[in-house]
Amino acid sequence: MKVLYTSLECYPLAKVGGLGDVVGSLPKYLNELGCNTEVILPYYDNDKVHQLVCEDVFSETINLGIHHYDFTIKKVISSEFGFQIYLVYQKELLFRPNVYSYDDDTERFIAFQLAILIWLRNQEIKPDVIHCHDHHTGLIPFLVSQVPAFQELIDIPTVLTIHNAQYQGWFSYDKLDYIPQFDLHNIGLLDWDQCINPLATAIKCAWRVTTVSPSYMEELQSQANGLEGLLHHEKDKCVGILNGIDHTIWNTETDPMMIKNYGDKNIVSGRKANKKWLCDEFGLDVEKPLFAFIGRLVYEKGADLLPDICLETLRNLDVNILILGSGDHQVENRLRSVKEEFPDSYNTYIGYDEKLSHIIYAGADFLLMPSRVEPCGLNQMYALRYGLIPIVRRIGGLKDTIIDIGDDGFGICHDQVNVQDVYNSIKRGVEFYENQKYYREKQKEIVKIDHSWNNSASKYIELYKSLK
Ligand SMILES: Nc1ncnc2c1ncn2[C@@H]1O[C@H](COP(=O)(O)OP(=O)(O)O[C@H]2O[C@H](CO)[C@@H](O)[C@H](O)[C@H]2O)[C@@H](O)[C@H]1O
Repeated sequence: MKVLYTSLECYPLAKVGGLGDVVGSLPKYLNELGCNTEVILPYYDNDKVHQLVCEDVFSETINLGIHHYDFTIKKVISSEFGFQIYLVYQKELLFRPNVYSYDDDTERFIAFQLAILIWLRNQEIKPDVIHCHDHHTGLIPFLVSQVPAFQELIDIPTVLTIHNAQYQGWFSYDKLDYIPQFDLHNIGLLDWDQCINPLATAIKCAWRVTTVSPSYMEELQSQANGLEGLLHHEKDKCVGILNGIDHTIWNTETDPMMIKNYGDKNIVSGRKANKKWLCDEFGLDVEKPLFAFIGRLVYEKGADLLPDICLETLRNLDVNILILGSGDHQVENRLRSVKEEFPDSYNTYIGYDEKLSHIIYAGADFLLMPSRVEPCGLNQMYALRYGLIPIVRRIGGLKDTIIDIGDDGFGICHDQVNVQDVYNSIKRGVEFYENQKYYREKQKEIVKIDHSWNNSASKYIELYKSLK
């Protein structure tokens, strides 16, 4: 069986968040189980992509209304990723340093999708399944099923995975002419609330829809940024499959990004060395428990509350806090300003730094995840694997993966997202940490929990097989 993943992100070539991690790892595990999975993403203007050796395998032109854009499909010549990667090189729209947040994202995403389908239409051996990730490739299920120009592809089953239903890719009908000709009687498939909504379109047109945890699938029925009714209507083709993590990359014994590697036997000294580096680098006190946050500084992650959570905590408890993230500029500035009041126990790195994130997982004592919405969350799984205790809000995938220490589990959970509840959880964390024997026992327990893709990859294969 041959499956093609269409995605804007794929670690290590392009990663903004968890989507990159999933698309960069699940295909590896699927291939090991005999499901030939390939990934196609844009050819970005970044160092990782520039270093690749590629072969041009196809060239054509995309029409977006009155505009014409030449593109080339490049096949990556390398086996280091564990799966075959193809890249769409399109100079004007896709060859950019960043993945998102350009004014012409709509044009970019449509061009990417059209290029993929034009290429597939011309391929002799077609995939058995096209698996689309998030709204950026959400028009593919519509294009394949409704556009006569792609009728050679009409029998290929399409799957959509919703990594985050907050973002839907809405655009106005002014841009309808970017979509190749189709029967206008079916225009309703593109529509949601008088806009073209690629996520809604994919939910309507894909053969199957998955989300990245079972709890998130349930939550979407009542909270899906306007798509609740649609998801409820389509619930029979929807399923929640918990994400996994890549145990080959997230491996404390071999991770090249850490300061000191460690295994079961030297976990305490190994983690101490990573913590010491963090504390030296960020001017913190290595003797105090270190609470960290890693992630996009957006409302869904509860990032707007972080400055007040930090202030409340640092005014009352003897701890360190370290924040790694970027996003909302107002939140970034407020987080920077916390340092003025607490220069010796608080610091922040505003930006994206993959290596630093690995050292934080390897050296901090607790990881904060006060998410308002968390479709799955990978950070808590990385935390468990590396031996730091997650403090999470019970929502989505966090609810599916973390059990509170009070219920004989290994994490700290709270039900609401507000400063007081998160502060109370941090306080519980401090008490937990003070009992070093118990803390170390739990640490040894959590690093053994297996959240690798081994558990979920076979569920995807079952799903693909059911589409035949
Ligand atoms: N500033 C920074 N520097 C370095 N690394 C950083 C970073 N900010 C984030 N990261 C890394 O990016 C990843 C974020 O993963 P999440 O699952 O939390 O994210 P996200 O919300 O992007 O993904 C969405 O998709 C994923 C995958 O399906 C779901 O798990 C999730 O719930 C959903 O919101 C982690 O690997 C984290 O370490």
